Amino acid sequence: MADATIIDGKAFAAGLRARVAEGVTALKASHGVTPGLAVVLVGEDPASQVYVRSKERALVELGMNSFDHHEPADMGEADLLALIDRLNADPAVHGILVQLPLPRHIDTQKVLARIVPEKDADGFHVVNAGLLATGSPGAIVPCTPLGSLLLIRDTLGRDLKGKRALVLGRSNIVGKPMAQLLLQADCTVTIAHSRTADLPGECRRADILVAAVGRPEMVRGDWIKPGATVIDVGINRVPAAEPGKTRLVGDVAFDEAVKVAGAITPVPGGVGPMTIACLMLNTLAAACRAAGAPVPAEAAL
Ligand SMILES: Nc1nc2c(c(=O)[nH]1)N[C@@H](CN(C=O)c1ccc(C(=O)N[C@@H](CCC(=O)O)C(=O)O)cc1)CN2
Repeated sequence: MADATIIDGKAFAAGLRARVAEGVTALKASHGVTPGLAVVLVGEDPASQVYVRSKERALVELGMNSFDHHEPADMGEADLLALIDRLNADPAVHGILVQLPLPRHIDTQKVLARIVPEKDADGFHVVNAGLLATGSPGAIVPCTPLGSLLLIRDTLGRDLKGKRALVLGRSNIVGKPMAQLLLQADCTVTIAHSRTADLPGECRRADILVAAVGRPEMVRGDWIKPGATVIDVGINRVPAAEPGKTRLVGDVAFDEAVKVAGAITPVPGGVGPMTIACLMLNTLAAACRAAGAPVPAEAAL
């Protein structure tokens, strides 16, 4: 059997960003509105700093406003909530992004709940989770699952009816919304996790396998149904062969899986780039809703 098609998330994300840039130009022309995202980073976590810089750069490249709030690691929870209140009230801010993880002394759920749902660019607020779960219009969908769905549709087409989908991982920000999206697309969805009996057997039944557990190369080649579409959400840094160096791997053992799957996302260069592209899309969509302009179809689902 031929090796799987490699799903090029980097190329798809570049195309999506170009479409967002066009949408930004159109919104400026039609309504005189420049979409703006407030990017809130608390502390100096090195990976978070890299992601936040990439988000701020993307906003500017796509013609949007980036309102940067880089706060010290010892910022108090009350001060962070007060900042969110100010951003909620600022009409130039259409979206608010609080980079995760937050320092341990801050209650993440409390902070995410303080963002008004219509500015929740990450789609983490319980109101947006509820809108998604009930299939209601206007839900802001979390960026990584949204990006994964766009890649699945690009690979298999929009009609996913009747496909067996397995989501490995049950986090609020990836696993659960991913399962909701696939369910809405008429897939038969299983959510598996660390306590699932016969995990390899469950995976082997899936036409679409989304791995989001954060365990390096946990999904082996013989867990995959021949021809399945494999979406690897994991981004795990592990020691490289060269002493002192590291490399990125996903939750799927790529070299084994590529021989069995029909299509597979690599790590890096698969789902990761879609996360930031979808944040740009969600920001544009939030600005469109605020202005009473049509929302881009890719965000409206
Ligand atoms: N508020 C949020 N916090 C976090 C999110 C999120 O969606 N919202 N997701 C992750 C981090 N993240 C964005 O914030 C993110 C992770 C990875 C990538 C990416 O493009 N990865 C590359 C590899 C990058 C590398 O070399 O390290 C890839 O997979 O190709 C983008 C964004 C946690 N926090």
